[in-house]
Amino acid sequence: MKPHVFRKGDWALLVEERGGYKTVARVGGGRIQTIRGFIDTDKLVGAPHGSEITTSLGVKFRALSATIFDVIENKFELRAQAIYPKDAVYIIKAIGLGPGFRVAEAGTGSGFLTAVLAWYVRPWGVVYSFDNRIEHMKVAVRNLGRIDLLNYVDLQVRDVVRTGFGSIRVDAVVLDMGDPWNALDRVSEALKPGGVVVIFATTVEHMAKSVEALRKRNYVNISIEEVLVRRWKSVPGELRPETFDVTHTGWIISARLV
Ligand SMILES: C[S@@+](CC[C@H](N)C(=O)[O-])C[C@H]1O[C@@H](n2cnc3c(N)ncnc32)[C@H](O)[C@@H]1O
Repeated sequence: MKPHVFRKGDWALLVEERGGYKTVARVGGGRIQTIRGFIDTDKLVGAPHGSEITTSLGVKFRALSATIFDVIENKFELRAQAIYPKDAVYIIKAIGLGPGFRVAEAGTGSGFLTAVLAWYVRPWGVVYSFDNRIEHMKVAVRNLGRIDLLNYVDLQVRDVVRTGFGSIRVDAVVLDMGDPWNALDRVSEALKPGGVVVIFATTVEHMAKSVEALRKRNYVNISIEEVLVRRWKSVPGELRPETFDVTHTGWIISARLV
């Protein structure tokens, strides 16, 4: 079980008691500025989770232990288009991912999906993550370091279409890259028999090309799914869907190698 008090370096989710404002901050990182005044995060070191903390303008906040998704959504640097949490968690379901799994992905991008995969394969598993652009990989290294997940990932700068995934044998491969259909022969070399491939496609054209490429190879149980999430306001008297929301992200195509 996690300790119930904040230690220096922990991430805290700071939620305004009355009002909808929230932010994420490192505990023990000194004063941070919010739209409600300054918060001294040093005061949280040793404080129980759920403690009240007051800003320089007298606004009360509750300090909660931040989840991995709070940190990813609020504190990760974004370089390439990232996978949204709703899709990331559905990819976990499509693989049936859990502790001890060995999984590969291309491309790494800013490491948003890498972080979620690494979180779920801990403490014994590993995520082999490949990107052909060093500048993206550098951002991913910084992001994964922010949440102490570097021990569960093996990051490699590599073009998976040209040079494949190396000599790994994995339970699953996730492709979130421009031309996933061109990487499928390489995926087949890296996957264990019965392993899962997941392709994230953002346009109908890419989705169709990916499914066609799977059908031409030894893949069965092909499924195409889309995750639609509608956020609602939680304000009493205003319980209704949010006016503005993300409408389209992409399709999650999954299949098993035989
Ligand atoms: C949309 S981003 C991936 C975002 C990532 N899934 C995330 O959640 O942050 C696509 C990435 O694929 C990489 N990429 C494209 N073609 C590649 C290839 N042939 N081999 C390896 N990486 C590739 C790009 O450099 C880019 O960083």
